[in-house]
Amino acid sequence: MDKSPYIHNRLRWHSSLAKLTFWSFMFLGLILIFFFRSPSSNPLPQDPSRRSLRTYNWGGPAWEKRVRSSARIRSRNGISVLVTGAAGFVGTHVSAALKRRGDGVLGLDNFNDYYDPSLKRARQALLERSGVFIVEGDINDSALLRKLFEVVAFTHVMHLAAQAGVRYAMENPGSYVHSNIAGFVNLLEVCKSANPQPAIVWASSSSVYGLNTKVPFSERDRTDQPASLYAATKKAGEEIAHTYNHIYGLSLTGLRFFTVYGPWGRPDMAYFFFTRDILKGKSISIFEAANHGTVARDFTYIDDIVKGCLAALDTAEKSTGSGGKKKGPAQLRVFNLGNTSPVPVSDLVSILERLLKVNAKRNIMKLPRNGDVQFTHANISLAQRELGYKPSTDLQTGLKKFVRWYLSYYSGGKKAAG
Ligand SMILES: O=C(O)[C@H]1O[C@H](OP(=O)(O)OP(=O)(O)OC[C@H]2O[C@@H](n3ccc(=O)[nH]c3=O)[C@H](O)[C@@H]2O)[C@H](O)[C@@H](O)[C@@H]1O
Repeated sequence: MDKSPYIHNRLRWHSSLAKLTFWSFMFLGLILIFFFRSPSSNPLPQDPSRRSLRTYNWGGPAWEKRVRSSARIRSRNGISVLVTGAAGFVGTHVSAALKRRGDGVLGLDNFNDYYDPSLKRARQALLERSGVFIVEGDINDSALLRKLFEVVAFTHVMHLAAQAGVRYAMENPGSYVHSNIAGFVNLLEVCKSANPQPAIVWASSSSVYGLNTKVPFSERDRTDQPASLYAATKKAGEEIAHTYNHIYGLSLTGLRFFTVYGPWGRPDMAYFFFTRDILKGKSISIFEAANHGTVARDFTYIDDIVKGCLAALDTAEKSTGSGGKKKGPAQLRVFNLGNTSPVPVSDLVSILERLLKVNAKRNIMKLPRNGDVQFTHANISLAQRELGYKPSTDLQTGLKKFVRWYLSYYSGGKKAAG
């Protein structure tokens, strides 16, 4: 049977329509598969740099009341301080010390799991007992920060929230950029627009001295050869501080901490996990430099650091800008807060052995090329002159206090040291 051209054309048309529909569905299917498998659509990403992007509950009259009450000044000439990273090691000690003096203190912390969050919760409980409320949130959350400044006219910000640790930067570089750079800029953006602008004191690091060999390290020395991304982000912070001081008149003081240790410390630091591993009978790695060179740190006890932080807050001049506009030059400072007596890591281990009454299983290793520098040593004459800073705790005494705390905190195996 002959097909008419009309029927022939219709058949062709139908078959192309079927093909078009088929390929459209295939295409749509591929897009959907791609969309659902793409990491950006995953609400619970595995990348720890995004841990803190989870949402937090804040706001409401009861919450605002707690914020106001925690930040209320209770002494003459007191200050009201927003402490970021308040559930951290230094943050907890500084918050408690400010509260004891009668200053208003409000904490902010994202309680991330870089190390055992239950230790952060225990520090939070400690602060709560002394009347310090820690708001759960991230320094990258502008809406939250603006809200806090709306509720309280903070005179000062003690900015201690950061991604710490030198070696972890090779595992998770994004978290350093997220907290130490993006988070810091976000905080400064909110501070510059606040009215009145607060004075800001923040944690830099001894690691900015990087591969320098001239000792002791002075604030005047070069800081352009960092050995880790961590150090590079702290150095970036110092430059960012300069910019916000220059453009907006924010009063900014950076404190270069030297290997801070003590009770309620950080489990990712060597003195802490050496203690845990020595007690467990596990071997510990002690780094040494080329040709059996000594690796040493200017270990600084937490109470000395707290005194330095409070002195920095007390001597901070007011920011000069308002409503995002600079009115005149403002204070910009950087100080070393160290102990001025470096101790070899192997001596640190010997002290721990004596205090714990257990011999360590020492595994001497070549200093890995993962961000560690061979030694640190602070020149503190500037902090001595301007802040009256005078560290008074030697490593032996400080570790004794740490070990006493450690044994009581982890006593009876009730809590397992991370
Ligand atoms: O001073 C600072 O700015 C820095 O101090 C510490 O960094 P670090 O001095 O490297 O402290 P630890 O990680 O506790 O290391 C202490 C010493 O033990 C050594 N170490 C570390 C780990 C290990 O397994 N074995 C070992 O011998 C390190 O090389 C270093 O000399 C903190 O972790 C940083 O957050 C801080 O910014």
